[in-house]
Amino acid sequence: MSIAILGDGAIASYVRAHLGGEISAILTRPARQAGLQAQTGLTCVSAVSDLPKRTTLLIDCAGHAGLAEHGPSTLSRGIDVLTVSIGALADKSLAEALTQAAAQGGATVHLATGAIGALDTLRAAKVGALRNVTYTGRKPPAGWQGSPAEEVVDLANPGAEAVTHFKGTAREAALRYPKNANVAAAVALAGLGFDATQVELIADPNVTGNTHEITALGEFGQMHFTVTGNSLPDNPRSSSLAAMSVVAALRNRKAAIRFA
Ligand SMILES: NC(=O)C1=CN([C@@H]2O[C@H](COP(=O)(O)OP(=O)(O)OC[C@H]3O[C@@H](n4cnc5c(N)ncnc54)[C@H](OP(=O)(O)O)[C@@H]3O)[C@@H](O)[C@H]2O)C=CC1
Ligand SMILES: O=C([O-])CC(=O)C(=O)O
Repeated sequence: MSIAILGDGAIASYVRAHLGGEISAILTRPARQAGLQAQTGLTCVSAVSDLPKRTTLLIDCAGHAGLAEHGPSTLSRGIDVLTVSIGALADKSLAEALTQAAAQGGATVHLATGAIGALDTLRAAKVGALRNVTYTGRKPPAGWQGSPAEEVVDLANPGAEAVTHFKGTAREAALRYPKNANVAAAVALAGLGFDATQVELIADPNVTGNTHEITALGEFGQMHFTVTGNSLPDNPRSSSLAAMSVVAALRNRKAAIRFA
């Protein structure tokens, strides 16, 4: 299996550092290709068609725009995609394009569990009647920089109180907060779907970590899950667990005995 990675930001850097020699190529923007190749010694390309011929997996750590730009052409070439950009699937036309390209190439889109957990519980609970799923995301103000939270909260001078800056469905959250609500999308896809999953997003000056909370109720019983993640040093928006989940997914793919 030869692996390429899309993106060179906080998550991609962590993944490369922890997968050592397993990554053989980087898909990046044309302007960054030469510099990144000199810096990393890896094959750096800016088009899927230029990836090494033996590539079987592309790890997408580039966000929604990166997945939209490169996902369909990767899949139609028969290359699997492992993505953290799960919220991009809230865009129905992109989800359809990825589905068609995957069918054409005989490839699969694998969703990394990302910065949240308990998705296995939701997926199993969905087999029985699942009645109610809510997700609440709470980050320090700096974790919402560059998002629509800026229209509601002065993130540089947030005051003392936590502020809810979004309430709505997982689809709206994923589309409006492409860098912050991928976990909401993951909860939706594991459980009740984008339009029936309720989401609340909060900027809270009293917390230091990124807290993701799920409540669910159904025939299975009830669930309450919380994780407070440390952000990556290079990006206060992104939890280190998101990058760790990519490394874990790769390890799982290679294991003889693994979680389904
Ligand atoms: N599932 C989950 O739980 C989580 C998912 N995420 C998702 O992961 C994404 C990446 O996070 P993070 O690494 O922290 O973000 P960064 O901003 O640190 O890195 C993003 C990287 O992707 C590159 N990139 C963006 N668009 C393209 C493109 N079209 N082609 C090639 N490269 C591209 C950027 O390049 P450049 O600098 O040139 O723009 C940059 O190298 C987030 O935007 C978010 O959508 C994040 C956290 C958790
Ligand atoms: O990393 C996190 O804590 C969550 C995040 O940004 C996302 O879901 O996009």
